[in-house]
Amino acid sequence: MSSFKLLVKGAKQVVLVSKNGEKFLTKDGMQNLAVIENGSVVIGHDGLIKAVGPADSIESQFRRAVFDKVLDATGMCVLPGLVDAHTHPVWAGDRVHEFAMKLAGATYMEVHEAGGGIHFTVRHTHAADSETLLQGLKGRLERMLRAGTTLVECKSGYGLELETELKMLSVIDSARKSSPIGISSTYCGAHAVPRGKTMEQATEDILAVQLPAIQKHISAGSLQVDNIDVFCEKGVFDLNSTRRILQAGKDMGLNINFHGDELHPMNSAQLGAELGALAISHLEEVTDEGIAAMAASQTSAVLLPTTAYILRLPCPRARDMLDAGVIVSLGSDFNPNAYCCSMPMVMHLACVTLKMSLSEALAAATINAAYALNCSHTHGSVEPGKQGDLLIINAPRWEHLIYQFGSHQELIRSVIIKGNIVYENDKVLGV
Ligand SMILES: N=CN[C@@H](CCC(=O)O)C(=O)O
Ligand SMILES: [Zn+2]
Repeated sequence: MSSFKLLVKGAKQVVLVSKNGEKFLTKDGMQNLAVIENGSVVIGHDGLIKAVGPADSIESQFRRAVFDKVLDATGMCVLPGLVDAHTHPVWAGDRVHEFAMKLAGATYMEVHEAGGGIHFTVRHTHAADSETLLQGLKGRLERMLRAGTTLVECKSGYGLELETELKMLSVIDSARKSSPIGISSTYCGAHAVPRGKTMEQATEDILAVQLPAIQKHISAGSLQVDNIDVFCEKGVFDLNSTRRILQAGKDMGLNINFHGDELHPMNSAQLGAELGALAISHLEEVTDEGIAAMAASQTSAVLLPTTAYILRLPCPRARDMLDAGVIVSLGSDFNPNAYCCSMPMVMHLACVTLKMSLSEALAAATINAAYALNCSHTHGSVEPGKQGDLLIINAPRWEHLIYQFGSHQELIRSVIIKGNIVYENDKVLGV
């Protein structure tokens, strides 16, 4: 008799997102998500989805099977686990005082240039030991999990020198091994120019010291790093330094996934397209040429509606990007500047402030965000062969997850990763 880990049966809706193995969706596909009314999902002992379909056909197909666990989802909806394509979750100290300064009119770069912002967090992260950073990270990952995130990108970037960058990357690795949530790890040593150094000196340090040391750890199997990031911005890293650092990371086998065109048009999008970047984040100031280049190179635009909202920036032009065929994805940008762990809230903001539709926002926070992390072959949709990461929400239509702003805690009944229930009815299990 065949046996399986989990059967989720009789859901009012199962939102597959995509059903033909698509690695990403662009505008038309994002507007027409695959949804099964009255559906069931089967997950195997290997944590992979074995079947998804109408409840009656799954029932007859698996009549003789045994399941370790059966969840009755009558009246509820099943969605893929959410994917958060951009976060900075490893740090000590908070910046609540800066929030007040910014509300009073200070800009992000004014705070940064006065030694606050990223520099404030660098000082506190440098002083913190690994255990403190790990406990902080695990608490934030748990919050993300409770809000439905099952795969998250985590950046370093509050070290800006080798020792602290390695400390952060090791903390991310420890969390990957000890938390159920999936993690894509990003080296972001070029997040700011350290105090007392020029951009040129910082670039040389990254190229000659930091990247070679990280490469050694990766080769020795003592560290897993997936992506390379640079903050390409006026007063931070210019286009030439960005190019050199990203190319060096790519040569090491890392995926290019960087901050570009946020506060000033930098031609970051064109550079990313030329280098074969998988993703570029922010893009509030991207040009039409940049949008066209990203569409042609299948570089995902990771939009971060919380940042534009908190910093009162112009919104990234999501509609223009979608119309041009760009692969639009979403991230929370969780960091001490933008303190939001909730992808349901990010999707809501994407709909209201970026003018995306509900289905576009869900595709951007699932299959496309997984693509931005090079994980869309395993994550981002409910399809046989993919990892069994699901959300079950207590609502008769999936759109409630976005519509009920700030209510995800009440709506999310279960979060499932690899077929294991890791959060249920207000309780985190096994984090
Ligand atoms: N813009 C650069 N980096 C982050 C902010 C990091 C920080 O302020 O600590 C961002 O994506 O918003
Ligand atoms: Zn960021």
